[in-house]
Amino acid sequence: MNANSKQRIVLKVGSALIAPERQGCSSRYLLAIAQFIVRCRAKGLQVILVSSGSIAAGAHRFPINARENSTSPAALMALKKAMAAAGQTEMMATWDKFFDFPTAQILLTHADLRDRERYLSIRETISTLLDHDILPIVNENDTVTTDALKVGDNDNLSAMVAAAADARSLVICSDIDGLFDKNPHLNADAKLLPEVTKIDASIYAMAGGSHSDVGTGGMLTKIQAAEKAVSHGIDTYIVNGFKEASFNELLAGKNPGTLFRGSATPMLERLHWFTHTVRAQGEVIIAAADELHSAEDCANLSSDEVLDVKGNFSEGDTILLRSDDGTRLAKARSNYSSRLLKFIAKQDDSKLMDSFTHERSLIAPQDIALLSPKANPMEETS
Ligand SMILES: Nc1ncnc2c1ncn2[C@@H]1O[C@H](COP(=O)(O)OP(=O)(O)O)[C@@H](O)[C@H]1O
Ligand SMILES: N[C@@H](CCC(=O)OP(=O)(O)O)C(=O)O
Repeated sequence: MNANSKQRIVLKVGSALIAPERQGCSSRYLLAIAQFIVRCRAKGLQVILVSSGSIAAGAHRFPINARENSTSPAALMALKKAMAAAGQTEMMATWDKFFDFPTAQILLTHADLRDRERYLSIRETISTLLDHDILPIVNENDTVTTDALKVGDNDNLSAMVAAAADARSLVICSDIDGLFDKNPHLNADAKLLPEVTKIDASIYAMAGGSHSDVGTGGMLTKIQAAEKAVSHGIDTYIVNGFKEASFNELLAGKNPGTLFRGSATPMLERLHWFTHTVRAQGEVIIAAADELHSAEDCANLSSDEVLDVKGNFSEGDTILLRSDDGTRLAKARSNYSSRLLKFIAKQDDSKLMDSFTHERSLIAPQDIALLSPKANPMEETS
């Protein structure tokens, strides 16, 4: 990492580092991380911290039998939300006491990030805090989220925040040295990958889930995060946050774990946000998919090319365009609701339909992202 007054770094810290025993927050690992933050700032870097751990930190406020009695997924979710509310203040207070500069809490949901107006507002707030030397500490607002509203894991959240902040680097501090070619907790011969130059299906195939009871997502969500970040030109590291040496090496410009190098040709800001932060609410299956080569082809989609419409969405919602063999083609905004599109798709009279859609194209032209075939197995409509 090079020191440059305008460069920004996002540091993501996993739950196992914050509350290793689920007995409240511990400074055991946080001291080295806090020193790293201080030293980065001394070098002129602007630091944003994405901190997990509110649920792990809040767990000890609830008796063991509250967890044991929460047998249904809904009851467990309600308990976790309460733990997050109790643990968030403890976590913020713990971070705060390491620093002699102010910190600021930012709690986000996916609903905030996918809304363009709110997203731009978040960008502005982060910049204003950094310009005043305040350390933003970001977490998902677990207390208010539902499945439809949440990002779901702080690896992906940290990549969205890094993109929003135009960061140069993203450092994901985990409980393991980096990405191995297979899960090292299950395979003694697993090997560490020092650098990943291309994130494809073979890289996703290496990733297993979390083995700890405090982590969320395991390596899968870290690779998803890296994919988001590198396409924004952000160098992404997965490092072992248990080891103080990881931070010394980063400060010395070395790679202590796995590096995913940021793309030399980053996507434009709005296109990146639309591709990697906004999610699709439905799908439209189209014919003649091989003729779809550009955003303009998508914008000119005609009614007789629509074969099927899946899910319920409203006018202006984001949809995934797929070919009839299931290949992902593009993400786009629909100018029509799913109901109306279904009606259009069923009509045989294409002339009538073309006159119907003449005034307003099926696809809104300003937000169209062509997609590569699916590498990420978890990427679905949501
Ligand atoms: N290929 C892999 N390489 C490294 N770790 C892996 C791999 N597959 C699965 N894992 C698991 O991912 C864990 C790290 O993710 P997670 O438990 O979610 O931690 P965090 O709280 O840091 O996000 C590792 O400890 C390991 O158990
Ligand atoms: N937002 C949650 C953490 C979610 C999460 O991704 O956790 P982790 O895998 O430990 O980074 C919390 O504060 O407990």
